Amino acid sequence: MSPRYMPGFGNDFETESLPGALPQGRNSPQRPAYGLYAEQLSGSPFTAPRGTNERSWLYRIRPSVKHTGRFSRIDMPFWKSAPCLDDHSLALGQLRWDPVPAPDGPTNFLAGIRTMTTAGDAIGQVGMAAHAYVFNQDMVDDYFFNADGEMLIVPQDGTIRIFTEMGVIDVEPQEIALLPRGMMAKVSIVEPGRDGFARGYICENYGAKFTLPDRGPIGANCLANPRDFKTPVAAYEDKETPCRVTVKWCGQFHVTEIGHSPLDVVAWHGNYTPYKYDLRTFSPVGAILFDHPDPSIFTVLTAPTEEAGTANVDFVIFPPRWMVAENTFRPPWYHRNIMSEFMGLITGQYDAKEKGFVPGGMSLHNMMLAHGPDAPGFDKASNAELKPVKLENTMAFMFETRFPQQLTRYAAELETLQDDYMDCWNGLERRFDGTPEGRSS
Ligand SMILES: O=C(O)Cc1cc(O)ccc1O
Ligand SMILES: [Fe+2]
Repeated sequence: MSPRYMPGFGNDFETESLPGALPQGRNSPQRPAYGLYAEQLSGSPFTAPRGTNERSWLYRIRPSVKHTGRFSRIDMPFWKSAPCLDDHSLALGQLRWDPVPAPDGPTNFLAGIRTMTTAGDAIGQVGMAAHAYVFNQDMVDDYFFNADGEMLIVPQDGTIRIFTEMGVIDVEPQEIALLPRGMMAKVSIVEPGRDGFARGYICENYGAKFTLPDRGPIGANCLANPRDFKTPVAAYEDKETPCRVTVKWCGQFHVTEIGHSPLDVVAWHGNYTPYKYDLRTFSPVGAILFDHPDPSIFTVLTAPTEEAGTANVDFVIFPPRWMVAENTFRPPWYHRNIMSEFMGLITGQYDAKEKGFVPGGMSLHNMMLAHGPDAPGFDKASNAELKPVKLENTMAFMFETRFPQQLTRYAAELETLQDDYMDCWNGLERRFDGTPEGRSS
């Protein structure tokens, strides 16, 4: 059965899967209906200002203290946390990868997470990590929560189901899902990708929560509209089988065994919730006469820092759109940036790269490292007839952070790292010859 959702971003939602399970007019009655336990989950300090204060009240079969027991440390060799200054020998440079290889044998979502870069400091609650995921096995009696940050999940191939404490989210390529910090969940496959694996990307955000960017002079509409964010209705498992809970906490992993499912929330209300969003509902705003705006115009979600306008991480997309600018070099300009750009391609082709950036692939253009269109892309855009053109069949994204991104050893040694990426700019010849026209290429 398809999950059901409620529209809105950051609303005060309420939902119950049994009639009367949700107390009205109070949070903590002496004896909640159905013998449920009342519990608060806080996503912000109790005293956060009203605009950023987030908490939900959960009414559950057992309180969460029963969902963990004694912990033992385990190793998750591919999931790294910042700071992770791995000593590997790769020199500084612009980097690009083909999709990560599928693992051998059955692998679930947690074991299928491969960290590509880390930035900031997970314990200091600043920065982020960029991961790829590739898995082929459902989490059945396996559950997890991540205390280190929220997880923005970007499927690239295959549809996955995220069964969270607060309800079920199905998410397919061109949609994203957000799992809040600390929220219990398990992940399974609804429809595998082309090679039998579910694939995608994750931004693990250690900092302040993702929120909608202000629109400034754009006004009250366009970009990501709040009603297109969908939060699941309450759903629960009532299951008494041996279960395993994995916890990511300060960059370390711990497991605990319990005798029942921790996804036992029958009703809830509040504004600290998971959600999904369809990137195809993003209404892009762009240049309608000339020039190429900064990519921030395509920000879907931003995780701010205390410094105004300086994001811990922005989630930016490059969706299908009309290109109409006159007398303009229409693809991204050549540039260097104080922020660090990790990119992925969900489908199609990206307009700055004619070749080599493939769906499921990744690129990293780190702090102040120059980049821009490859030579064939430059040639094409410099000579194109500038009639209105629709960029179709494309969906790229960027995790852009104020912190330099450190490569993991896994990423540096990955067999799909393209050692010839920098050659994509080889054909950019000198065109200056002292005449106003320049040398034509
Ligand atoms: O580097 C990239 O391809 C991402 C990007 C796109 C764009 O349109 C402007 C700047 C930018 O960093
Ligand atoms: Fe860039």
